[in-house]
Amino acid sequence: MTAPARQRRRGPAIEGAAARSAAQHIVTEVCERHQPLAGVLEEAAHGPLARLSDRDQALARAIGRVTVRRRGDIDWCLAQMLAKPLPKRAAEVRAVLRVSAAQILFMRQADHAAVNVAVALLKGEGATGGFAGLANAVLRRLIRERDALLAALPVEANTPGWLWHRWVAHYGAETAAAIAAAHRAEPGLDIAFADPVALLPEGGVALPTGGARLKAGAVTAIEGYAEGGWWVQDAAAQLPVTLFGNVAGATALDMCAAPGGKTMQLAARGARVTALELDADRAARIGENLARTHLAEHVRVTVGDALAAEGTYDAVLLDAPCSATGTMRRQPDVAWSKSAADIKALADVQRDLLRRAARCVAPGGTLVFATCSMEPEEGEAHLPFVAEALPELSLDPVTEGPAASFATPEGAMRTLPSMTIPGTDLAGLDGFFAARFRRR
Ligand SMILES: C[S@@+](CC[C@H](N)C(=O)[O-])C[C@H]1O[C@@H](n2cnc3c(N)ncnc32)[C@H](O)[C@@H]1O
Repeated sequence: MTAPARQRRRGPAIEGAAARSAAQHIVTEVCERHQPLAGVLEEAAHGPLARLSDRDQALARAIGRVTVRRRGDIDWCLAQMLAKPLPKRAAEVRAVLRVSAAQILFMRQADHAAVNVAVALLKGEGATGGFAGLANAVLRRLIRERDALLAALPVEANTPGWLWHRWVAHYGAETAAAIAAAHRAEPGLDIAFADPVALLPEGGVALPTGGARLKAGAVTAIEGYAEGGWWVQDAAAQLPVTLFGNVAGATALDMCAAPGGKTMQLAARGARVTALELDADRAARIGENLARTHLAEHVRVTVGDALAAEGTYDAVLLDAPCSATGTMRRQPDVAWSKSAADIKALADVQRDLLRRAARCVAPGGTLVFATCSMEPEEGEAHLPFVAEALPELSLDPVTEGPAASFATPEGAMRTLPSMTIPGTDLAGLDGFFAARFRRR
């Protein structure tokens, strides 16, 4: 990843320019070059962000995250200001406008700094200079008309049309609107504990899964992280493992294991776990996480293809690769990087993995299938497939434990970002599907 071009050519002269320029770089990588936000932020820490003060780094990250989170809303507002869309090749101009609009519309800070930096970034050498006047006019109008624009913002503006129409068809217009609204908010920080009787960190709220929700912040600075007392895991992602019930002493296969959140849950509950992962780099992350949480002695990490998984186990977890549309609160770029064709292809892979998973469950053992997707093809639609193609498995309806609050009429579990966590006033959790099967 290279440093932002403009920043290389001239040093920043306006206060906050370096942070805003770094944010523009993050947004270009994600929105124009289709790189995942989490990876771009990680790489930028060793690139454009490394040259900034801590304060500017935090500002650049915040602007980058807000811009990606509100990309659809920003583009809708900008479209009201532009007589015609920017040419496709004007990637740098688009990134500058999006980053500046994010600050003006959603961060309510230093409006004029946002405009001045945008104009300075576009002006001068290079092909973007001709757009500086346009940017100046558009952004100043955005400041003037901000309140009216935000009041008129359609609920679906922040969701790509194809996803919006799917959610309306499957969940109804009201729930689709609530999901879209939940995606606009920055999520809290959910954690799971290595020690089941761990104390709640200060300011945390207990989750029904045994984990906790904290205020979002720098993870590594929160008490107990360095000691390996907990790991970050969304409240919904903590539910599938609870479907196994008591796994103390059981053999468990986690077929698609990285980065290891559910492997750690199984190990912390006393299972002897084989953690299988196709991607060697991601498998290494499981090892790091297990070492930090002192759970490594309960787990054998193996790099390999789950489609060729061998052996039989008391508990098999298939947390399958999926479109991840349920994680859009945490990974807002997912909305724009996936297509309907991806969902179809992933659902096919999930069925192949289910076939293999069924072979790995010992007679009387349990298979839990899960996806962090809101798309029915990657969840509910697998139930009739299993009933027909895998008669050795019988659905074991979700009736007890923390997942029971999210039970579906068919006996599976479904969470959505628009839901509230029962027993708490905590709003929002990832969209997850899970189903439990017993092997005859
Ligand atoms: C949804 S993520 C798993 C998350 C993990 N269970 C956790 O809780 O941290 C899916 C994982 O499956 C891996 N994967 C994809 N295809 C696979 C395959 N054929 N065999 C094994 N792992 C696979 C991906 O690399 C990815 O790490």
